[in-house]
Amino acid sequence: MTTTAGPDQARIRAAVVELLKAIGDDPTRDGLADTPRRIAEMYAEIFEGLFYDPREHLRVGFEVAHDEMVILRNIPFYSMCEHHFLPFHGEAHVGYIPDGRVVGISKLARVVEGYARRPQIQEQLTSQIAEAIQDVLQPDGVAVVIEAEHLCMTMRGIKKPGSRMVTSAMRGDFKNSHVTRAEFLSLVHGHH
Ligand SMILES: Nc1nc2c(ncn2[C@@H]2O[C@H](COP(=O)(O)OP(=O)(O)OP(=O)(O)O)[C@@H](O)[C@H]2O)c(=O)[nH]1
Ligand SMILES: [Zn+2]
Repeated sequence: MTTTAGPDQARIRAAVVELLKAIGDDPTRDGLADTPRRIAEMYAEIFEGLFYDPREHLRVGFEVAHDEMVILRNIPFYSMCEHHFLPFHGEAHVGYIPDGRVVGISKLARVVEGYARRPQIQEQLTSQIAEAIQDVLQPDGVAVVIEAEHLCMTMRGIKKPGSRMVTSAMRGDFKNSHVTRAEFLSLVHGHH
Protein backbone atom coordinates (compact mmCIF):
# COMPACT_ATOMS: atom_id res chain seq x y z
CA MET A 1 0.00 0.00 0.00
CA THR A 2 1.38 3.43 -0.84
CA THR A 3 1.80 5.72 2.10
CA THR A 4 2.41 9.42 2.09
CA ALA A 5 3.32 9.87 5.75
CA GLY A 6 6.29 8.17 7.33
CA PRO A 7 8.60 8.45 10.28
CA ASP A 8 10.70 11.58 10.90
CA GLN A 9 13.90 10.63 9.07
CA ALA A 10 16.03 13.52 10.36
CA ARG A 11 15.06 12.74 13.91
CA ILE A 12 15.93 9.05 13.55
CA ARG A 13 19.29 9.95 12.01
CA ALA A 14 20.10 12.27 14.93
CA ALA A 15 18.98 9.64 17.45
CA VAL A 16 21.16 6.97 15.83
CA VAL A 17 24.21 9.27 15.99
CA GLU A 18 23.52 9.65 19.72
CA LEU A 19 23.02 5.92 20.15
CA LEU A 20 26.31 5.13 18.41
CA LYS A 21 28.11 7.58 20.69
CA ALA A 22 26.35 6.21 23.74
CA ILE A 23 27.37 2.61 23.05
CA GLY A 24 30.98 3.81 22.85
CA ASP A 25 31.54 3.71 19.10
CA ASP A 26 32.55 6.56 16.79
CA PRO A 27 29.73 7.68 14.45
CA THR A 28 32.22 9.54 12.25
CA ARG A 29 34.31 6.49 11.35
CA ASP A 30 34.01 5.27 7.77
CA GLY A 31 31.82 2.22 8.30
CA LEU A 32 29.29 4.11 10.40
CA ALA A 33 29.08 7.33 8.39
CA ASP A 34 25.97 6.26 6.45
CA THR A 35 24.48 4.10 9.18
CA PRO A 36 22.07 6.76 10.57
CA ARG A 37 20.63 7.26 7.08
CA ARG A 38 20.37 3.53 6.45
CA ILE A 39 18.61 2.92 9.75
CA ALA A 40 16.21 5.81 9.13
CA GLU A 41 15.28 4.35 5.73
CA MET A 42 15.01 0.87 7.18
CA TYR A 43 12.67 2.04 9.95
CA ALA A 44 10.45 3.70 7.36
CA GLU A 45 10.10 0.27 5.79
CA ILE A 46 9.78 -1.98 8.82
CA PHE A 47 7.43 0.36 10.69
CA GLU A 48 5.30 1.39 7.72
CA GLY A 49 2.29 -0.26 9.34
CA LEU A 50 2.11 2.69 11.74
CA PHE A 51 1.13 4.91 8.84
CA TYR A 52 -1.88 3.18 7.39
CA ASP A 53 -4.84 1.13 8.49
CA PRO A 54 -4.39 -2.53 7.44
CA ARG A 55 -8.18 -2.90 7.41
CA GLU A 56 -8.18 -0.96 4.15
CA HIS A 57 -6.79 -4.08 2.44
CA LEU A 58 -10.02 -5.90 3.21
CA ARG A 59 -12.44 -3.30 1.84
CA VAL A 60 -12.51 -4.70 -1.69
CA GLY A 61 -14.27 -8.04 -1.46
CA PHE A 62 -16.56 -10.02 -3.66
CA GLU A 63 -19.71 -12.04 -3.22
CA VAL A 64 -19.12 -15.78 -3.62
CA ALA A 65 -21.37 -18.65 -2.66
CA HIS A 66 -18.69 -20.31 -0.57
CA ASP A 67 -19.44 -20.76 3.09
CA GLU A 68 -16.68 -23.19 4.03
CA MET A 69 -13.34 -22.52 5.63
CA VAL A 70 -10.69 -20.58 3.69
CA ILE A 71 -7.13 -20.74 5.01
CA LEU A 72 -3.86 -19.11 4.07
CA ARG A 73 -1.19 -20.91 6.02
CA ASN A 74 2.58 -20.44 6.47
CA ILE A 75 2.55 -16.69 5.85
CA PRO A 76 6.09 -15.65 6.74
CA PHE A 77 6.44 -12.37 8.62
CA TYR A 78 9.02 -10.26 10.43
CA SER A 79 8.05 -7.96 13.26
CA MET A 80 9.85 -6.02 15.98
CA CYS A 81 9.55 -6.86 19.65
CA GLU A 82 8.53 -3.62 21.30
CA HIS A 83 10.30 -4.54 24.52
CA HIS A 84 13.81 -4.92 23.10
CA PHE A 85 13.59 -3.62 19.53
CA LEU A 86 14.83 -6.93 18.20
CA PRO A 87 13.02 -8.91 15.51
CA PHE A 88 10.61 -11.72 16.07
CA HIS A 89 9.72 -13.74 13.03
CA GLY A 90 7.89 -16.84 11.99
CA GLU A 91 4.69 -17.86 10.25
CA ALA A 92 1.10 -16.80 10.57
CA HIS A 93 -1.84 -19.03 9.65
CA VAL A 94 -5.09 -17.23 8.95
CA GLY A 95 -8.49 -18.77 8.32
CA TYR A 96 -12.05 -17.55 8.09
CA ILE A 97 -15.49 -18.85 7.23
CA PRO A 98 -17.08 -16.41 4.77
CA ASP A 99 -20.65 -15.32 5.19
CA GLY A 100 -21.17 -14.69 1.47
CA ARG A 101 -18.27 -12.27 1.17
CA VAL A 102 -14.64 -13.15 0.43
CA VAL A 103 -11.47 -11.17 -0.25
CA GLY A 104 -8.56 -11.80 -2.58
CA ILE A 105 -6.36 -14.26 -0.70
CA SER A 106 -3.29 -12.00 -0.83
CA LYS A 107 -5.21 -9.53 1.30
CA LEU A 108 -4.93 -11.85 4.29
CA ALA A 109 -1.13 -11.73 3.97
CA ARG A 110 -1.29 -7.94 3.56
CA VAL A 111 -3.20 -7.61 6.82
CA VAL A 112 -0.52 -9.71 8.56
CA GLU A 113 2.16 -7.40 7.11
CA GLY A 114 0.31 -4.25 8.12
CA TYR A 115 0.19 -5.24 11.77
CA ALA A 116 3.63 -6.91 11.81
CA ARG A 117 5.35 -3.76 10.55
CA ARG A 118 5.08 -1.94 13.85
CA PRO A 119 6.65 -2.25 17.29
CA GLN A 120 4.67 -5.24 18.51
CA ILE A 121 4.10 -8.06 20.90
CA GLN A 122 2.97 -11.35 19.47
CA GLU A 123 -0.33 -11.62 21.36
CA GLN A 124 -1.41 -8.21 20.11
CA LEU A 125 -0.33 -8.96 16.53
CA THR A 126 -2.44 -12.13 16.64
CA SER A 127 -5.58 -10.48 17.96
CA GLN A 128 -5.32 -7.39 15.75
CA ILE A 129 -5.31 -9.59 12.63
CA ALA A 130 -8.35 -11.50 13.87
CA GLU A 131 -10.23 -8.33 14.84
CA ALA A 132 -9.59 -6.66 11.47
CA ILE A 133 -10.98 -9.62 9.53
CA GLN A 134 -13.92 -10.03 11.90
CA ASP A 135 -14.86 -6.34 11.74
CA VAL A 136 -14.53 -5.76 8.01
CA LEU A 137 -15.71 -9.07 6.52
CA GLN A 138 -18.14 -10.05 9.27
CA PRO A 139 -17.51 -13.75 8.56
CA ASP A 140 -18.94 -16.62 10.60
CA GLY A 141 -15.55 -17.08 12.21
CA VAL A 142 -11.88 -16.13 12.13
CA ALA A 143 -8.83 -18.09 13.30
CA VAL A 144 -5.27 -16.83 13.55
CA VAL A 145 -2.31 -18.87 14.79
CA ILE A 146 1.17 -17.40 14.91
CA GLU A 147 4.40 -19.28 15.60
CA ALA A 148 7.52 -17.17 16.01
CA GLU A 149 11.06 -17.04 17.27
CA HIS A 150 11.99 -13.98 19.31
CA LEU A 151 15.55 -12.77 18.94
CA CYS A 152 15.27 -11.19 22.38
CA MET A 153 15.12 -14.77 23.67
CA THR A 154 17.72 -16.28 21.38
CA MET A 155 20.59 -13.83 20.89
CA ARG A 156 20.37 -12.29 24.38
CA GLY A 157 18.73 -12.83 27.76
CA ILE A 158 17.68 -16.40 28.40
CA LYS A 159 19.25 -17.52 25.06
CA LYS A 160 16.96 -20.33 23.98
CA PRO A 161 17.36 -20.65 20.20
CA GLY A 162 14.74 -22.87 18.64
CA SER A 163 12.06 -22.06 21.19
CA ARG A 164 8.96 -20.74 19.47
CA MET A 165 6.07 -18.79 20.88
CA VAL A 166 2.65 -19.92 19.68
CA THR A 167 -0.40 -17.69 19.99
CA SER A 168 -3.91 -18.02 18.69
CA ALA A 169 -6.97 -15.83 18.35
CA MET A 170 -10.29 -17.51 17.61
CA ARG A 171 -13.54 -15.70 16.86
CA GLY A 172 -17.07 -16.87 16.05
CA ASP A 173 -17.41 -20.51 14.96
CA PHE A 174 -13.73 -21.22 15.66
CA LYS A 175 -14.20 -20.17 19.25
CA ASN A 176 -17.57 -21.83 19.76
CA SER A 177 -17.08 -25.15 17.97
CA HIS A 178 -14.41 -27.69 18.90
CA VAL A 179 -14.94 -29.41 15.57
CA THR A 180 -14.36 -26.26 13.52
CA ARG A 181 -11.28 -25.35 15.52
CA ALA A 182 -9.90 -28.89 15.20
CA GLU A 183 -10.46 -28.82 11.41
CA PHE A 184 -8.53 -25.55 11.17
CA LEU A 185 -5.65 -26.80 13.30
CA SER A 186 -5.35 -30.06 11.40
CA LEU A 187 -5.37 -28.22 8.04
CA VAL A 188 -2.71 -25.84 9.32
CA HIS A 189 -0.45 -28.37 10.98
CA GLY A 190 -1.26 -31.57 9.14
CA HIS A 191 1.01 -31.43 6.09
CA HIS A 192 4.33 -29.80 7.03
N1 LIG B 1 4.20 -12.10 26.09
C1 LIG B 1 5.18 -11.64 25.32
N2 LIG B 1 6.36 -11.40 25.86
C2 LIG B 1 7.34 -10.94 25.06
C3 LIG B 1 7.18 -10.72 23.71
N3 LIG B 1 8.37 -10.29 23.20
C4 LIG B 1 9.21 -10.25 24.25
N4 LIG B 1 8.60 -10.62 25.38
C5 LIG B 1 9.06 -10.72 26.78
O1 LIG B 1 8.99 -9.45 27.38
C6 LIG B 1 9.60 -9.58 28.63
C7 LIG B 1 10.25 -8.29 29.08
O2 LIG B 1 10.66 -8.58 30.38
P1 LIG B 1 11.58 -7.64 31.28
O3 LIG B 1 11.91 -8.40 32.54
O4 LIG B 1 10.97 -6.28 31.41
O5 LIG B 1 12.89 -7.44 30.37
P2 LIG B 1 14.27 -8.23 30.43
O6 LIG B 1 14.92 -8.01 31.76
O7 LIG B 1 15.05 -7.80 29.23
O8 LIG B 1 13.79 -9.74 30.33
P3 LIG B 1 14.55 -11.06 29.84
O9 LIG B 1 14.26 -11.21 28.39
O10 LIG B 1 13.95 -12.17 30.66
O11 LIG B 1 16.02 -10.86 30.10
C8 LIG B 1 10.57 -10.75 28.50
O12 LIG B 1 10.09 -11.80 29.30
C9 LIG B 1 10.47 -11.11 27.01
O13 LIG B 1 10.69 -12.50 26.78
C10 LIG B 1 5.91 -10.99 23.15
O14 LIG B 1 5.65 -10.83 21.94
N5 LIG B 1 4.94 -11.44 23.99
ZN1 LIG C 1 11.94 -8.74 23.29
